[in-house]
Amino acid sequence: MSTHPSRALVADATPTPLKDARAQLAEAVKILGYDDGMYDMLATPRREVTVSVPLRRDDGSVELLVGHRVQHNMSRGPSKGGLRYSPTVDLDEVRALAMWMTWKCALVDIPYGGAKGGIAFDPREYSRAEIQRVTRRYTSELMPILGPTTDIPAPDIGTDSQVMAWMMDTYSVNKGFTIPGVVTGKPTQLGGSLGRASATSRGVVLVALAALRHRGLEPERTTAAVQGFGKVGRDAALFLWRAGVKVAVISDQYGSVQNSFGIDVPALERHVDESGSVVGFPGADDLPHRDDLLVADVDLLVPAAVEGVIHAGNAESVRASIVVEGANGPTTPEADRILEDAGCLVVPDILANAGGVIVSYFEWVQANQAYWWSELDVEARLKERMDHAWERVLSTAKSRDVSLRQAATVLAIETVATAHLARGLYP
Ligand SMILES: NC(=O)C1=CN([C@@H]2O[C@H](COP(=O)(O)OP(=O)(O)OC[C@H]3O[C@@H](n4cnc5c(N)ncnc54)[C@H](OP(=O)(O)O)[C@@H]3O)[C@@H](O)[C@H]2O)C=CC1
Ligand SMILES: O=C(O)CCC(=O)C(=O)O
Repeated sequence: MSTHPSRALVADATPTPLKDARAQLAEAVKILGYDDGMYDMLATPRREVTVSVPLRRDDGSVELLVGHRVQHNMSRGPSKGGLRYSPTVDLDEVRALAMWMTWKCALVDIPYGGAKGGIAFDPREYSRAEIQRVTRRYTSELMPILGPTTDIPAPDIGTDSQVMAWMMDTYSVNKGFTIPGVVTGKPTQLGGSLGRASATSRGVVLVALAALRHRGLEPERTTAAVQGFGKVGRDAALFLWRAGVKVAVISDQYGSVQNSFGIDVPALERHVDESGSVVGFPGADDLPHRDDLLVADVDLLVPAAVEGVIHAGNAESVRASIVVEGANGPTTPEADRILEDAGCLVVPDILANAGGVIVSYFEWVQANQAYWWSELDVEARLKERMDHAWERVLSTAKSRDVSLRQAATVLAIETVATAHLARGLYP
């Protein structure tokens, strides 16, 4: 038995996003009958860059931040994936997120590999000017590996369209001309796509409604809990509310609020815009503990915050019969098994939250052609791809008698492996 480091990680029991990602890969490689060499190749990023990001703070002091960019795979096209600003960022987390990007792009058949980036700091503790300086320095450090045909960042936790605008500007100024295709999720004035800001949430809710139909549940008779009220969770809650679902529990980093008759989501949005948190919303009760949301008595649970929140220690207490993963990696492999045994349908991240990268792809296509689509066009094309991906994963799960996650991962990995074989990289 080879002692390749990627396999040693799977053997160690403490969950981390990278171990979870590699365990999912190992399971899919086994189902597909691929050998250890293929596993090692797919478990290992093609390129990783760690950079120092010195920051002059507004008070004149200097602080040294650390950033990463991991390009997991480029067999099907340029690597693609978000940029995260969060204190939890480390190289292993970025590696896991980059691998999931490869599978996601392959599953929904967009011509990209996977990448992810991150800087370990909490942007809420820094001024806008400081965040701009961090972003520009990070982009300058990564100039040699970024580009519209090589690696294309987008927003993730703690970043937004403004951060993308600074990245695009820094990259373009260095190259000497404007290159909108180097990032996606930009402001529309700079070539961002209509519909990108809400695309991930729109995709999450399209598959959530498909999953409800699959289980014979009508939206108007369904209750939901949404974890996270950021770029993904907020619009996911809003679109569920618009579809008639009673969104009974919503959380952010500071706590959870509950109203069993259904939260008025637009009113909660106004409260968050004024106060900065869902906590203290007059139209709901604050729950004693933030993570009570995960075990709330609802039909549908949408984790849309961070990794590893549904784990071996709480999965048995999850009462939802459908989990739709808005976040990347919210469910550990142990929790997956517990939920499956309990009859809970888990719609995996690489399918459920693919709407964001699908519309990023549309944005890149529009930027490259310098021709802009209407919002209706973007939404119709997004729906077509999400519906198709859902049907394909569902029918593969049935024909192979596996979970939706296994089906999605198998389909994605087969697509990536086939690309490698066709290129002759792995004869
Ligand atoms: N943005 C995108 O297009 C895509 C994002 N994703 C994934 O979706 C997830 C969310 O990303 P995004 O919405 O962009 O990030 P944001 O930074 O916009 O929002 C994150 C949200 O999660 C909340 N949060 C953080 N930790 C917890 C916790 N432990 N419990 C409850 N809430 C928590 C934050 O609270 P607070 O508001 O208090 O800070 C915030 O509301 C990530 O896993 C990301 O990788 C996946 C595909 C695309
Ligand atoms: O839009 C993109 O390119 C990537 C979004 C992202 O980071 C993700 O899907 O996890």
